[in-house]
Amino acid sequence: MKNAKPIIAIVSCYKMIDGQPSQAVYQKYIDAVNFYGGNPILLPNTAADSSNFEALLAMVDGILLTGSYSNVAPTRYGATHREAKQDLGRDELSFKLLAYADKTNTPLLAVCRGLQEMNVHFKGTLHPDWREVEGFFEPHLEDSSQPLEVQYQPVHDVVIEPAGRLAAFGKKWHVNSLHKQAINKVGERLLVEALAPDGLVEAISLSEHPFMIGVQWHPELNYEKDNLSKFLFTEFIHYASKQRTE
Ligand SMILES: N[C@@H](CCC(=O)NCCCC(=O)O)C(=O)O
Repeated sequence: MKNAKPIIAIVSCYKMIDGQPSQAVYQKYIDAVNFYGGNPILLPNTAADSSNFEALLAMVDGILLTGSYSNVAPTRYGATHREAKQDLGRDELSFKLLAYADKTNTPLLAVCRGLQEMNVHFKGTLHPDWREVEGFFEPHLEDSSQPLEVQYQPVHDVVIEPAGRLAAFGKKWHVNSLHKQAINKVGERLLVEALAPDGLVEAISLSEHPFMIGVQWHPELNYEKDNLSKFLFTEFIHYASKQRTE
């Protein structure tokens, strides 16, 4: 019998684990997809090279681009600074998945680095370090010396744009924040969905798409309790389920 649970492809990241090159996804992303009724599968970066990429993605009902401590290659948005934390394989797969999701209307949720990839894919640019931008003052970057539960605590508000999709949730929320890069020029066809009080773009969506939303914060934390996390994952899995049955 066809499994009614939508299959959600989660992009992996290159990591050295036990001294060996690996592909990895943090458990919290897998758990959040499971909790809201999705069927998570992990996509290694090599899926981008696969000659049957489209055949592989034909089995997928939704795509999740996770956060990552690595950064999008500067050359992808015309920047020239040296990037020490690259994951070129992740870039390649994420950009291919974004193009596929746009072409096929496949639901896609982009988190943190995922939002940055989404913005660059649609010809936007990034600030390599928001701390060097005059006017940004909210605590957007975590204190990595703190325990993880402190790093992922909500630290600033996001003000939701009334004309966007997130407006169905409400006007404002308090979110965590763990990022050094930030949206500079917003990509083509993208709608700003939420801003931090200092004007930093915190969420975007692709207009004329059933569900393609990127958020700079981490909804996969507290996915069971946080109301905005519930809203995002419920909507994401709802549209992925529709994709599966249509
Ligand atoms: N590297 C980018 C994006 C930061 C990011 O995704 N942080 C979270 C990584 C771990 C996780 O997925 O929770 C930047 O610094 O802006």
